[in-house]
Amino acid sequence: MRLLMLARNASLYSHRRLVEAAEARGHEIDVLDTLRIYMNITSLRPEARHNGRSLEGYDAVIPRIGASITSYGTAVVRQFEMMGVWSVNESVAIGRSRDKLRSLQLLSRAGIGLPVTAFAHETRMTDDVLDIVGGEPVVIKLLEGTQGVGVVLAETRRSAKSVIEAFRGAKVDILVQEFIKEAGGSDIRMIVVGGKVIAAMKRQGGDGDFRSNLHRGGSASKVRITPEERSTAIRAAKVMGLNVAGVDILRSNHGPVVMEVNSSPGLEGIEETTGFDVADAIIEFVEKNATPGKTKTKGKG
Ligand SMILES: Nc1ncnc2c1ncn2[C@@H]1O[C@H](COP(=O)(O)OP(=O)(O)OP(=O)(O)O)[C@@H](O)[C@H]1O
Ligand SMILES: [Mg+2]
Ligand SMILES: [Mg+2]
Repeated sequence: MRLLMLARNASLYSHRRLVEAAEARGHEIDVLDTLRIYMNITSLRPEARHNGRSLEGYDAVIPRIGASITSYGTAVVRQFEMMGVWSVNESVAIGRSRDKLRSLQLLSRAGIGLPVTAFAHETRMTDDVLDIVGGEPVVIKLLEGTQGVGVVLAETRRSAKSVIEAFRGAKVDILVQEFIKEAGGSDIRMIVVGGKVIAAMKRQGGDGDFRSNLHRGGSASKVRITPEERSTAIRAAKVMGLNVAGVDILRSNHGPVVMEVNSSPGLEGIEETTGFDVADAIIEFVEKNATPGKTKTKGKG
């Protein structure tokens, strides 16, 4: 097959591994910088171009769209969908998963376990917002934070209020969440491919940090997941409409709760920790499922 990976940086571990896996399976794969692709959206014959050349003849697209280019990146994926090219994750699903509020609403609607969460645009009713989630301690998150930056634990009402006010002063919406203390500063990342959990790891925050992000000095280890955790991850990926997803959960007293669902999960930590060839599983899924025009939304989203 002829595959196209959309990625800003071809030399990242995850991207190198996907190229290796595709080539090992006998496919041709190009990696193009998403931002260097431009599109003709005026004609009835949609076209995507790169360096003066029309991007035709691909059997599948593998989007690896970074959070900072979600809007342009999903437009590029949508263009390929309009051209009838199958994408491992569709533009609508990627967009959905990037919006934290939308994701949480969709997951809650499907009855999936979540930390009790409130969100607000302004600070007038902060006491009520804090009461909704059961009062302190609470976790306060910036909606557009990544890698643990903009995730704060507030132990008292006074500190919760000052964090919320500071965030508001910066003109950003905030999300307030019940603190899952019993998770003990760890979370579980499960990789779902085609409706199956293929790998899982436990991440533990470094040095008493309640945040388990590996970028913040956390460490990872193998973990056995429960059937309930497995089905939670599978259902979460399905609700988001993602064929490939990294689902993060916390082990709470009331069962697994989903924190987020990522559409371009990193492969380095999970492959190193589990020894499982995640890249190969993704390419195998592409191989079995890429069919021209077989996209759910056909670029209509
Ligand atoms: N409600 C909570 N209770 C306990 N720990 C939490 C809670 N929310 C987040 N954490 C911890 O903080 C870490 C970072 O939070 P989260 O994943 O929501 O933000 P982020 O990592 O900055 O976002 P992204 O993963 O999109 O980059 C989590 O991995 C988890 O360990
Ligand atoms: Mg996270
Ligand atoms: Mg995320």
